[in-house]
Amino acid sequence: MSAAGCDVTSYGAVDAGQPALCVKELSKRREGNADDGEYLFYDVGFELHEGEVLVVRGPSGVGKTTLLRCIAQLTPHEAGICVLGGAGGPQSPADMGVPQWRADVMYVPQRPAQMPGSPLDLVEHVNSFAVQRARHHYDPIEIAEDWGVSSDLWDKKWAELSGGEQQRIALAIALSCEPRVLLLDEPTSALDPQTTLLVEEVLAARTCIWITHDDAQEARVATRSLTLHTNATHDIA
Ligand SMILES: Nc1ncnc2c1ncn2[C@@H]1O[C@H](COP(=O)(O)OP(=O)(O)OP(=O)(O)O)[C@@H](O)[C@H]1O
Repeated sequence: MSAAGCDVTSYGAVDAGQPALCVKELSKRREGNADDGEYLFYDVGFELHEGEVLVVRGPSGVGKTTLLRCIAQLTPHEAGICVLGGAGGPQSPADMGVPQWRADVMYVPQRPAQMPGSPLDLVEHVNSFAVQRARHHYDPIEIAEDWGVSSDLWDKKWAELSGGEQQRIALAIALSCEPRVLLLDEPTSALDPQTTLLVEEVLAARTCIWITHDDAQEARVATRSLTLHTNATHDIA
């Protein structure tokens, strides 16, 4: 089933307003495999409540990024549904439309793609989307300044910024859009330990799914953990 084909009525366990995000029976085959091909992950399911941080662990190549991209509706999956809770009742990507879903459940890549232009160009581009025009935005420059990023960097080309500057700026832009759930792909991998703690302080108050390879970071931020294994099984604790 494609993400757009998720049937919210089949997910009877979701109560209006709670939990923030439900993922049920999400399955994805390895790229290029036919329908009977090997699974990357199978039957992944969890509920994420407001303010929870679900840390995703697992060896390189096991499918962590792909899982987040499936939840964000950036990569199609074979089966399963994702549903957001809220005052208006549970809503699937099909109910709210994929652009709105991606604004509410925002994937932040480990490194921003090498885009032409500057971070300010990206802010302008994001703000031009119809779904973003209707939302309240915080100032991403202020958010990043708290993490030691000078405002002078925002009109430089992405390619002229260090990995850590790119990472903090991309995170600040995502946070400024106030998504309901953040999908974070190793968000501090390019940062020094002190800056990592500053970023964790801000992010850990959010509803997040957070990929990390760092045991100490998991201990600091996780309220729950999902471990993917190479045989497509998983544990959730
Ligand atoms: N759209 C896709 N569909 C199916 N498989 C994919 C897709 N994109 C990537 N893959 C494959 O899925 C596997 C897992 O990749 P992924 O990037 O999700 O792993 P990861 O656990 O995040 O790895 P790392 O820790 O190294 O970042 C890789 O073999 C990759 O080639």
